Amino acid sequence: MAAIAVSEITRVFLLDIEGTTTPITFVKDILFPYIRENLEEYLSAHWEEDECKQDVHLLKKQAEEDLRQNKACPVHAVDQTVHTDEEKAIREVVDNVLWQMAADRKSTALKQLQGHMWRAAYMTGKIKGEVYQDVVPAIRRWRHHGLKVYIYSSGSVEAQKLLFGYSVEGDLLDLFDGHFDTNIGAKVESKSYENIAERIGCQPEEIMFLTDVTREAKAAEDAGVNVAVVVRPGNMELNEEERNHYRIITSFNQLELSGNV
Ligand SMILES: CSCCC(=O)C(=O)COP(=O)(O)O
Ligand SMILES: [Mg+2]
Repeated sequence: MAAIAVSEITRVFLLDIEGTTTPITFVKDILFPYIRENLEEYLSAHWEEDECKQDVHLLKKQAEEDLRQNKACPVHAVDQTVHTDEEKAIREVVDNVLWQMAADRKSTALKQLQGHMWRAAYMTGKIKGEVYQDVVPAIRRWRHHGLKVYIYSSGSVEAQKLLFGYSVEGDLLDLFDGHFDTNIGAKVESKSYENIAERIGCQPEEIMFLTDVTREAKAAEDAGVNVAVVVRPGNMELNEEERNHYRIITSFNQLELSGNV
């Protein structure tokens, strides 16, 4: 397990979740099936509540945007106001959400609804957030050295806080200085990393971003952020060019600090 030197100017670790702190299988085999299995019942139970109305409104806006961009989705779907038949309207939202999930879309609208649905599952102990065993000790070490640690995930900030707040290792929220989701911008866009640096109050070069997705790594790199690509069991395979280009780790323990902060 080769050590990777973390640049001396690094002040901040920015961490992806799925495939980096947390197994992809937790998201694909536990979180996402929970949504598919409970979606219709959840919408029926909460349809008249403000939070649910806002979620449906956001989905409708996203569907309109998809229509403008000619994406082949069930877009006629999610207008709460034009349907008198509530069951039909709910069915159409279900179709839209399932379509987005089948395409593994990271839209803010989808992620917001998912976060709200997972809340009850975490709070009742039905679901506990999984975290790789090297993650918590490494973050504690970094914090001990005075580094700041932030999360940047496509999952909504609320969903992130649930995952770490109700984790298999207990409440881990104290480990983080803050959370970012796609409200700051998409993870595959360079500008998002500039926005994050500005929000934290540091230079992009002072951030080290850990992710399993090379499109995200490239966007961060283009913004001047340091990156390492995380290879975990079940993550997407890297091609030869990616393996040659990126610093690669299989565990956070490989990251070696020297003289940081
Ligand atoms: C943190 S909530 C569950 C994960 C999720 O919905 C997701 O899209 C994960 O994306 P990431 O950016 O963490 O790879
Ligand atoms: Mg990821």
